[in-house]
Amino acid sequence: MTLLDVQHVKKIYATKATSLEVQALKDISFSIESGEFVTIMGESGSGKTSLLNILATLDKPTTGDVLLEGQSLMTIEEEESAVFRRQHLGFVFQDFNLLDNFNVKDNILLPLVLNNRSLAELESALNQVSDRMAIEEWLDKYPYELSGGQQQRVAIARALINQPKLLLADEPTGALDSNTSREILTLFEDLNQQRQTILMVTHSPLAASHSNRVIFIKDGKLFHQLYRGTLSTDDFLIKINQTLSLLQTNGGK
Ligand SMILES: Nc1ncnc2c1ncn2[C@@H]1O[C@H](COP(=O)(O)OP(=O)(O)OP(=O)(O)O)[C@@H](O)[C@H]1O
Repeated sequence: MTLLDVQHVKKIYATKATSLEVQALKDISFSIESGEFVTIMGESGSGKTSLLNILATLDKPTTGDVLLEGQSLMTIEEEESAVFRRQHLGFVFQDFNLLDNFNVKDNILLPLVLNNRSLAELESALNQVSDRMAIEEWLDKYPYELSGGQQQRVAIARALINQPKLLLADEPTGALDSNTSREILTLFEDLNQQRQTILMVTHSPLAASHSNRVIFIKDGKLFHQLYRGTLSTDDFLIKINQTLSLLQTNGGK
């Protein structure tokens, strides 16, 4: 089943200073099936953040449409978009974005509290997610008492507490050392095996090699897609690096 359908998305920014227009996205179309783990890669300035902001309902395309389970994101009014995000999307960021004045438990529960769920619902959701993420021991701690990898696990728990249709991860291993990155990526693979749909944006070929499909964008256009199929992460990494060198040498133009 198609979960996310990106249809002919264009994004044009008007720059005030020069009155020039920047075409950040030029007719991007792709779809994501339910249960996929997809990565978006591209050089700096290729349009990844512009695309992610649109998928996250933080911005709207100039033209084109994005459908989540058939519902057009373009029809969501600005006032409704925060509620929509909390109900349907989960977010994981490079810098974890945990609130330092809240303990781990309250950080994780925040999206549910904002959705006015009952105390019983909060407790049952917290038990489930902390068990799934193996973070029970840290529930009473504060983010600054945890390592980067531990904080990212908590941030992932927070992202999952509302059982989002789509987990959006923006450079989730960008602030972590290589061993901790591998742990977090293995966790993403496990979540995906439990049917969680994930869309990750990263510059890291190693991170991308843990997903099932990589979409490369260049100058605001879809450049190429790679499917992992039955390849090991090591073999997929080789193919990703080959495609990245092609992308950097202007190949395919
Ligand atoms: N608000 C804005 N106003 C004007 N131009 C913008 C705006 N946001 C992005 N751009 C331009 O759109 C293009 C795509 O930028 P975007 O941030 O989407 O790229 P990116 O692939 O995410 O880059 P990076 O990897 O460096 O974060 C760039 O040329 C950028 O300068």
